[in-house]
Amino acid sequence: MGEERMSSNVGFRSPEEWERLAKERLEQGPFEYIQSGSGAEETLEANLAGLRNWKIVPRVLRDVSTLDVQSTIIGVQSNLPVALAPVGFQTIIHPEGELAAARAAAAKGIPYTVSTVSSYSMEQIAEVMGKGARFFQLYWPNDDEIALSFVKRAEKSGYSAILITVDTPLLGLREQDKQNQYFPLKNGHGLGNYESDPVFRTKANLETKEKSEVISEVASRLFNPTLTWEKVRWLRTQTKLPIVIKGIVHPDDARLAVENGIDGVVVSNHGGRQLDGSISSMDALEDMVKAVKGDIPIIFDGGIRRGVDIVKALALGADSVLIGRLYAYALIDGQVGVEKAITQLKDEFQTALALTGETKLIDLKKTMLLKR
Ligand SMILES: Cc1cc2nc3c(=O)[nH]c(=O)nc-3n(C[C@H](O)[C@H](O)[C@H](O)COP(=O)(O)O)c2cc1C
Ligand SMILES: O=C(O)C(=O)c1ccccc1
Repeated sequence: MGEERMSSNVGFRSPEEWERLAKERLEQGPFEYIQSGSGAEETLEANLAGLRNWKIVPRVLRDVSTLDVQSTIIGVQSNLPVALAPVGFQTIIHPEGELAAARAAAAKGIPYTVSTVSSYSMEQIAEVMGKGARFFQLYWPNDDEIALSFVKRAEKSGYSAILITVDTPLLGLREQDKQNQYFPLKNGHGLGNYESDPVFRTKANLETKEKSEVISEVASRLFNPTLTWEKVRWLRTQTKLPIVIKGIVHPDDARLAVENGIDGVVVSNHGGRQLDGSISSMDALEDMVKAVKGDIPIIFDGGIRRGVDIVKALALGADSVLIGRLYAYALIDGQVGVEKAITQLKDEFQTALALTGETKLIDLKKTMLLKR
């Protein structure tokens, strides 16, 4: 680790520096779209504070010379207990968008999650990833045939799991975006999966439509406020892929996920972008762990910025984490930027693990944390 560490200091950028650079290089609309949360941004801030308020009580003299951070995330191998979260519209950050971020994930050996509103199609992204592990995130449209079409395409193009995002029956109110009058879909981003979908194309009569009409057709189908567990159970019968529910913080919902045959949960409040005033991810994690630990994998997201945050989330019982904004900002430098951010996070995580006095992920326990 020593030599690699010295050389990787060239061009070092902290998470705050990536954010600062993104702010400098992007227009206000796109930058604030990424950065902001909903409402008064209490939950956005709470995610960071929730992590900050847990402190590690490290142990010493335990031979931490050899570390093992290899992980399995929903059945796929990963070089870290980390996957890239679904982040829509990545061409607002860099012209290569999802292609660049997905290549970086594949090169670094961690899974990439393709958003329903990716600017490139899931097939295009799969192609650049080769054997790289990938998940598909489903925003269940208000049309089940389109939903099923997305899932079948994901099966065919080598995706290993479907993450259904359930905290978005409708979009949270983001004040910055309203002030900026900015919404990426309106500018033609995030159409990759819809424009290429045969079922949607037929239903929306796409051959005869202008871009602005295509955008309206997508916008009118994108979210589905009628969704219930019944539909999830139906999808369970339609695919052999593991199904993960993303965006729950209530232990009763975690139990329902298990009872409905779901293969994993993502404890998440959408990075503070949906219900402002909802519990921070880290505060939710404890009870979620009590509810389903050992039954199904628990993935955590919200506020992960440094390696030590991963140590805390795993110690509290998460099996792995997703990162969102951390890599989204680094995408201003394309594939190279995202690779750099992942390398840095790995270095930080290994350092934090060793300095905590541990060498293996399974040894991270709640007893090494104190809430302050
Ligand atoms: C710009 C942006 C776009 C996002 N798009 C999606 C999306 O398309 N689907 C989804 O399930 N979550 C989406 N999310 C939420 C992330 O998957 C993740 O839950 C969140 O970013 C985690 O918090 P963090 O940014 O603090 O790491 C988005 C988040 C951001 C910041
Ligand atoms: O910005 C988001 O968080 C997000 O997930 C989304 C997805 C589709 C349309 C608008 C926002």
